[in-house]
Amino acid sequence: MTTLVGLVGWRGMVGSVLMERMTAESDFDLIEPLFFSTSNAGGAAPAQAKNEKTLQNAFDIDQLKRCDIIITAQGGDYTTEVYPKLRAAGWNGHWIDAASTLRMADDAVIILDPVNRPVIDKALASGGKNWIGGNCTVSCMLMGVGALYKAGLVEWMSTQTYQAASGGGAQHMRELLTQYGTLNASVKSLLDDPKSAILEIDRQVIAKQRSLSAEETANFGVPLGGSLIPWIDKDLGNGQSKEEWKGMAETNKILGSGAIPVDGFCVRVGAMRCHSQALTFKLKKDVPLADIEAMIAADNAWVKVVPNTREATIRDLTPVAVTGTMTIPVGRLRKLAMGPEYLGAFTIGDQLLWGAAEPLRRMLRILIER
Ligand SMILES: NC(=O)C1=CN([C@@H]2O[C@H](COP(=O)(O)OP(=O)(O)OC[C@H]3O[C@@H](n4cnc5c(N)ncnc54)[C@H](OP(=O)(O)O)[C@@H]3O)[C@@H](O)[C@H]2O)C=CC1
Ligand SMILES: N[C@@H](CC(=O)OP(=O)(O)O)C(=O)O
Repeated sequence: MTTLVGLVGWRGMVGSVLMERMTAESDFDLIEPLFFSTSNAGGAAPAQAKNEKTLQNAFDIDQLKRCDIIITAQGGDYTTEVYPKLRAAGWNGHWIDAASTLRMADDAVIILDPVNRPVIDKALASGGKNWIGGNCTVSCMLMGVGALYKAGLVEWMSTQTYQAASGGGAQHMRELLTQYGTLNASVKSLLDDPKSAILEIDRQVIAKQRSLSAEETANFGVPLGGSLIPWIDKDLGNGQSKEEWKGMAETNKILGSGAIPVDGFCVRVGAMRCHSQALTFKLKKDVPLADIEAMIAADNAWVKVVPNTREATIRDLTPVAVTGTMTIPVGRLRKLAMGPEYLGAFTIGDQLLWGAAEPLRRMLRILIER
């Protein structure tokens, strides 16, 4: 019998990337999809629908209960509202979720199978049913440098992130681009004149940035175009942002490891949908750089070691090069001045692919192919 898979959140930004990937990988050939909506129940399901061509109400527990597997990218509020009711109603299916709500629950596994397939398999063997996608920054980082953790080489790691607007959602991407446009328009005539003074352009740009309306900064709260914001997610009250807290909590949970210290600063920058990170490792021992490069390169099919040269770096290690691809480049690999156990690296990932959608569809495949 074909597995009935409920899809919730399929038309959102993460959901649309998920649909594209599932279509590209022919996942729909293996399942009977049942599409849900929070806003358009009774409407037409997307082209991937087979027998069930009408959108179901995403709050209808009886319809949800029909599914063997539910995969949701609808968001944390939806999970908070629906998941407990569904389990309370006796549903015993598999719940695959992009939202962070259930991530740290004892009965949930953070899924990133190229990195933690043994953790997933162990949970499956003991009846696990909750499979939650990790934080995008953490997932992209581990896809790149997971080999060092698997080899037990990491004493600690510090991260400095450069996170894209997409991490906040579609409206944040629009706001960033609108701000860039506004800034450009404010100095267009000066830019068109090659003899105009750059400091006058700069003066007018900063004046415009500082006078953007509340509407023009509604999503980020402050200007991001031509600036950066060194705080992402909630304030935990101890000097750390929630995004920074996730670095250590989720890395260790994904790996099923002890408490390897991971900490640093998470910064929003004016990139569109790729999260970049500069990493500093303290390794447990001095390992030759060539061995480290080989280890990272051999870890999975998507990681790519970028030679630590200017030419290769500016060509292959940028959000522009990586966006829309499954490749996770790792470059700038070098031993740091602090000593031979200190390793520097820089890595980038498309936060809507490996950072959100891809681990979900891969978990679906694991479930239906076992
Ligand atoms: N953005 C990110 O980087 C990441 C997000 N996540 C998780 O995924 C969740 C969803 O994020 P994201 O995809 O960015 O959210 P979106 O806002 O793009 O989509 C969420 C839902 O909003 C509804 N919606 C309302 N208006 C529109 C519209 N004009 N176009 C499309 N959908 C619309 C849809 O529900 P309906 O069809 O029922 O109306 C859709 O499923 C997040 O809350 C988070 O939990 C996880 C990792 C990364
Ligand atoms: N917080 C991430 C995006 C995200 O959705 O993260 P999480 O899945 O951990 O809530 C960012 O803003 O870049």
